[in-house]
Amino acid sequence: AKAKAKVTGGLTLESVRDSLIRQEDTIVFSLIERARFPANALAYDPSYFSDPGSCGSLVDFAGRYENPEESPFFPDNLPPSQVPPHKFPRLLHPAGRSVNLNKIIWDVYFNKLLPLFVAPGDDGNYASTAAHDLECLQALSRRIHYGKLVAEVKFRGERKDYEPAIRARDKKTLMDLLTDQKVEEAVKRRVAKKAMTFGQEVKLGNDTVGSKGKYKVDPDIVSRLYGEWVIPLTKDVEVEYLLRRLD
Ligand SMILES: C=C(O[C@@H]1C=C(C(=O)O)C=C[C@H]1O)C(=O)O
Repeated sequence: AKAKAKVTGGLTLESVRDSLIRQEDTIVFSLIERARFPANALAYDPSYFSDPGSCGSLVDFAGRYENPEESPFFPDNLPPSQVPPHKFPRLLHPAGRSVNLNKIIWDVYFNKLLPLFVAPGDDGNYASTAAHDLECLQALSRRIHYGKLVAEVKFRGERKDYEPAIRARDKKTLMDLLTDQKVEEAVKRRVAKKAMTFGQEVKLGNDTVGSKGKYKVDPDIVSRLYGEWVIPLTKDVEVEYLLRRLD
């Protein structure tokens, strides 16, 4: 697929990608913050945090009122918004706005990602652990659902190519059209570099001994999280959005 920065209602593929690049900082920092704590499996154990009148584990409970504005993890229990709506959703096609992969993101985060970047063990710090998990989840969710905006820009720029594939419900062709392998490779390399930069021990003077190769979160793991889950899920959001684009 072409990666031309066509102007579409003031939006360009370039400006959307700039936002994704900036969001990498938030994601890498949130992973670093969570990695300060070990696995703390009890934080996710519903029987350990049984509270009469509530159900679910600490993260389920916390997630119920610490809702992200963008794509809620618990859409049925949303408190009223305290802030005026962000202008981002108005750029989207109405039928595609509701695409929400948070159930999958939630499962992938706890079952696949988390075990890769936290140490095993338990330090009892369950409330902080759950709070940092939610920060990671919200940052990841925002990034992945940004795929809607990416898809909208691509659709407007290459409508002739996308329309037949959307009408044919042809996910494979849509996936091929929206995929840009070179950009994906650059993303994976850049997040690894950010993990090295943000996650290094910063020392004063010329005391550099022992800091080499020791990062707060493993750069290769961060790259892998992106390559295996974050990017594929972003593309799933793009495809789901496009399938609704002509509704
Ligand atoms: C988000 C985009 O669409 C796809 C997904 C990418 C990603 O998740 O980083 C990168 C390139 C594309 O394959 C994009 O083109 O920028």
